[in-house]
Amino acid sequence: MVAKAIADESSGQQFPIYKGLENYTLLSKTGDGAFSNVYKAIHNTTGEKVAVKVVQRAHPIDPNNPGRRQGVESHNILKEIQLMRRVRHPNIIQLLDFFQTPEYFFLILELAEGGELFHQIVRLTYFSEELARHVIIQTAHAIRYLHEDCGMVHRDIKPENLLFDPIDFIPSKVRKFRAGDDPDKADEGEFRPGVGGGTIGRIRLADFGLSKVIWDSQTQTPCGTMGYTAPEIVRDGKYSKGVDMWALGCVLYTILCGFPPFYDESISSLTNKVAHGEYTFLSPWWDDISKSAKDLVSHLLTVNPDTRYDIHQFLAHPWITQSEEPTFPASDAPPMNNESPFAYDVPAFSDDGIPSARTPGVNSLREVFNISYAAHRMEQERLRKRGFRGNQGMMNFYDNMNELIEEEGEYDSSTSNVEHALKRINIANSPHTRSPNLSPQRKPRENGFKGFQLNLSNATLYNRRHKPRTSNRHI
Ligand SMILES: Nc1ncnc2c1ncn2[C@@H]1O[C@H](COP(=O)(O)OP(=O)(O)OP(=O)(O)O)[C@@H](O)[C@H]1O
Repeated sequence: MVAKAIADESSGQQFPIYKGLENYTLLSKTGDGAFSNVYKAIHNTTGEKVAVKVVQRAHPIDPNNPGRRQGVESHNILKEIQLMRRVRHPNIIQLLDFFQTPEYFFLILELAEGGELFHQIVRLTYFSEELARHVIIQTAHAIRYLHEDCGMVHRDIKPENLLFDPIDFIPSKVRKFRAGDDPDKADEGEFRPGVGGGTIGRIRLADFGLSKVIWDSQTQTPCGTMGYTAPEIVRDGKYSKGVDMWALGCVLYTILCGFPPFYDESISSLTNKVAHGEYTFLSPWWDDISKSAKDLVSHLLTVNPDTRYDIHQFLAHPWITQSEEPTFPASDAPPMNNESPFAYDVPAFSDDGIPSARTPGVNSLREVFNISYAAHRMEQERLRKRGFRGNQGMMNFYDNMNELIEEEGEYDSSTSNVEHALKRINIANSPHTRSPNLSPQRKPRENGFKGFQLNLSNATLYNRRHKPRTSNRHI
């Protein structure tokens, strides 16, 4: 049976032979990072299908300079393992086993056969409100469990880390199109309540590499305290959880319309937009999305973490519960369907609806998420350490980067999360990002066309969202 499964499912690719992993046969590669590879694999005797994350251990890259190391330090991976061992929830990928050799760490994980939600956004361009609700409620349940039952914050919630179990596709009986839709937009199919749609069934949150414990679930006390709760510690926990809520808002925004809430070609401008919460419900793409969905998004993308919705407020919102109650926008919500001065620089369209030019810097959706999330985390952590002072004195990403990395090291000696985040997004080396010194903040639409393209292996979200109601429309 196992041999047949291997024969049926093997991708035919050649994989490295990892010493220590003899009990498993690798079937296909599902993901990779700088120092890790994730494979779909099968246990050779039980036939259980799993995901195997192979992480390269840190080692000196130059014998004459033992300080220069490459790979993942054991304290970092052990922290991730320790956190993953605490969690058990239907919407979170579970760690099944962990072992190590002198060269590698091996994480045996529950397999989410559908892969990343990210690819489904690219495939479908955006999700219907029903499907978006299905996805976001399950994500919220995972967050509620982490925040309330485990005293943990995930800190890296994004479409890349939302995996899913696939379901059968049932073609739509009647296709529904929105304003701005491409006529050949892929069919999401019939939505089945309680099951899913668009081939997306159960959502599974993955990747605890940036997660942190903020509350001791055993003693029910804030982490690091002995049974008393200082106000700043309570506030710290609230701010940390707020980072996940803000990220939830970014995911909800993105799956509803097909592009992320914050974008700019220049990282410093993007960082500023994130810090000031400068986003819009762009017309025509948001025109057909319900007011209550927009209101809910606005309560998550609220700059002040004290007024941002927490997970309970989120789950009780009428858009989530599908009640008829009226909803209200957050006090700092952007106007509905606008062409605000903060709007993206998105392509200008020629008469035939085809973008008239291409941006020189091609940015991927992954990068946009990673940069804006890292910027937000850094901002929140700065505020958390210094006390929230309202929407003022927002950080300059570059000026404060070193300071933040040092500060982060102070309070979390096991790992520098900000540094980790920056390494992940690889700002300095990215061919897609411009140096802030070379790219002063642009005003919208100066120098004519300043469009951009979100690219993933030739799939571009904006290309598929390029039919505004009126041609030549500048958004
Ligand atoms: N349990 C799983 N089932 C299926 N695919 C998985 C699973 N875990 C991870 N993957 C795939 O591998 C990718 C990388 O996994 P993960 O985020 O845990 O690794 P990472 O090295 O921390 O990556 P990154 O540096 O991007 O955060 C995921 O985005 C997903 O595509």
